[in-house]
Amino acid sequence: MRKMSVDYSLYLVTDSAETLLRGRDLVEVVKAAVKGGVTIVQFRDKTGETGELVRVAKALHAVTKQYNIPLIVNDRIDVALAVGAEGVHLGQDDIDLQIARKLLGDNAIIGVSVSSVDEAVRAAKGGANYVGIGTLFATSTKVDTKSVIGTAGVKKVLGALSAMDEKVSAVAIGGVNLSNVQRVIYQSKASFKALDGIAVVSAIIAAPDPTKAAKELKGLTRQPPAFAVANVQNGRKVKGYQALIQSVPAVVKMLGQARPLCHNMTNLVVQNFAANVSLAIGASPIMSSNGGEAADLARLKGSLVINMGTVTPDGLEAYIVALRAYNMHGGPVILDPVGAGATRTRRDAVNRLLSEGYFDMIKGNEQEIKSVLGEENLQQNGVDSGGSALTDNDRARLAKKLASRERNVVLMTGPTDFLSDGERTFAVNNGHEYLGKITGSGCTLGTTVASCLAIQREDKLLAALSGVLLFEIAAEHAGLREDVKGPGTFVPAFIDELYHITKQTAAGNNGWLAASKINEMELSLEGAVECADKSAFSMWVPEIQKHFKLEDGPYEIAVVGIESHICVTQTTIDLLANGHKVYVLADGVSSCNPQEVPIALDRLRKEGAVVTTSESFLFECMGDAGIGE
Ligand SMILES: Nc1ncnc2c1ncn2[C@@H]1O[C@H](COP(=O)(O)OP(=O)(O)OP(=O)(O)O)[C@@H](O)[C@H]1O
Ligand SMILES: Cc1ncsc1CCO
Repeated sequence: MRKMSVDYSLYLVTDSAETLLRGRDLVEVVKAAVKGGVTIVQFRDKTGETGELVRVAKALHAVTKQYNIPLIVNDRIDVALAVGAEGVHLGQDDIDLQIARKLLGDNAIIGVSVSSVDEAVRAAKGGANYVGIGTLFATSTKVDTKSVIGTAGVKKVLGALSAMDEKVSAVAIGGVNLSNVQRVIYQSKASFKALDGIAVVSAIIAAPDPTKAAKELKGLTRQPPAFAVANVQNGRKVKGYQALIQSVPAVVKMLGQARPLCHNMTNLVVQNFAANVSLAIGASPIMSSNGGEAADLARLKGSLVINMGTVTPDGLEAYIVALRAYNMHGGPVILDPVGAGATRTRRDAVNRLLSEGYFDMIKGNEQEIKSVLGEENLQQNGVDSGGSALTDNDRARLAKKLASRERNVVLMTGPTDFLSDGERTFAVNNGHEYLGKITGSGCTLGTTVASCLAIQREDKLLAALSGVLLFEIAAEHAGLREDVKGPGTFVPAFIDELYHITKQTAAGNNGWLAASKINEMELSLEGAVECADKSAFSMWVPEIQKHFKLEDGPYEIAVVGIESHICVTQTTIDLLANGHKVYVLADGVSSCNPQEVPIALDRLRKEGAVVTTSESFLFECMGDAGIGE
């Protein structure tokens, strides 16, 4: 086989099903698709006779050779060899990778289907050139839900691959089409590795015009989705809440000036309350659960709240229509997964919504956020927040975990609220206990932050923080009023105070913000505070392992200590073997016998650790002289 450089960006997988081809010739369809920009073709036919497979593969190869792109044959090494194809693609149950390599040689492109971190790591170690990660979404042809891993699953696999020495390319497969391709690329991205391409079947093979479909898909893979507005200020996210809080008055002021539309697809309980809260803060509410008018509303530059409080089957379909319309226009969408942990119907609805579109923000109480994270054995008793057995750090970590998984902002409510965009995580300690004694406080907080998101799209965490402070400090003001005797009298007073604060801010009086109680959560340092006694030389003991679960990482870990050739060496090797990236700080390790140090460092370098100095490491972490730290 001749060696070929590979562009994986638009990977076409063929399907000879008559329902997709509708009388057209597969080779002609592929030719049209390649003309439109397909960069690699996999011939996949599970049923054909060998002679027929060879005939079609030969014809397909003539097409791909003309465009100088590779032809990969699914599963059938004999067919690949017979036509001189550039490679093969193997499923988990197909022939062993090592045997395929032996038969096809070093130049062959060998790909493997994977649906988990373990499978991907095995494929990479086994010498695969690329992995096909999936199934992304359940489709009518693929309903085996066990292997449906969504963008979150793809991201996990990419994260694990990024920590490996073996260089392996990655494409994602399963239900990718024009409406979701940009989101798939955006949400799948792990910290250090993005997809090299997307694999498409029916979106091209079944398209009436495969050239046009391929061209459009290719165009979309090259531009970020409309909702991915630059999430930065002056080239970098504003770090630290002291800096962030200074921008809050401008957001609140802008609410009254811009009067953003806030489209609520919300539950039957809070319609009126949410509309009044929205008006009080200067936004313009519309309560509409009719999917048919969502496309028109999405053009009006507002935001959308999808609140599943009283979800119905028809309602769910309407949410999806609206979600897609807002995603297309880049209008911010917030998901309020009310009661997500209470019933199977609601858990399914959340999963469906997450697979159908992008949410700029997810807001829920602790049980709801846990349920969205897929925590098993969770039974929520209703829609309201219950107590929590977790520490603040654990709760902040939940918000951060979901935000980094979805690449959005998460607001987790309760007596203390936690906000995270996956990088910055804050706890807000404002509010009033009466908010926990009235219905719809979480729902109307959702409407408030959605209104802020409509006018502050660049830094979504700032929008969330602005909404939370406005809402909760207004509640504190209301709670202090003499005319407020309990939850009943609290509600109208609360609406009044939202109105007053918004008016004061418009007039330049920001004194109310002095009441804000915010803590920045330094979660990344958490692993360092565990003190574990050990007799093992390696520090990779259960007390430490629990902080570095591969599914939450992989982590970048700096190792320092004594002795370099014993504990440091064994710890580093264990961390590497468990998929993490390790920095060994040469000026932070020592041995009683100094001659040991260079030998140990040399070995660790060869094992795959980055051996560097503390100064180099710290400056690399910060990356920019503009950072205060
Ligand atoms: N005890 C409390 N003290 C201060 N603030 C509170 C308290 N309980 C709730 N809140 C505030 O109320 C708002 C809603 O949070 P909560 O977790 O009660 O929502 P929820 O249970 O989803 O509400 P609902 O389902 O009724 O809409 C948040 O801003 C939160 O900070
Ligand atoms: C009480 C209630 N039931 C469904 S939605 C809702 C409003 C608070 O979430």
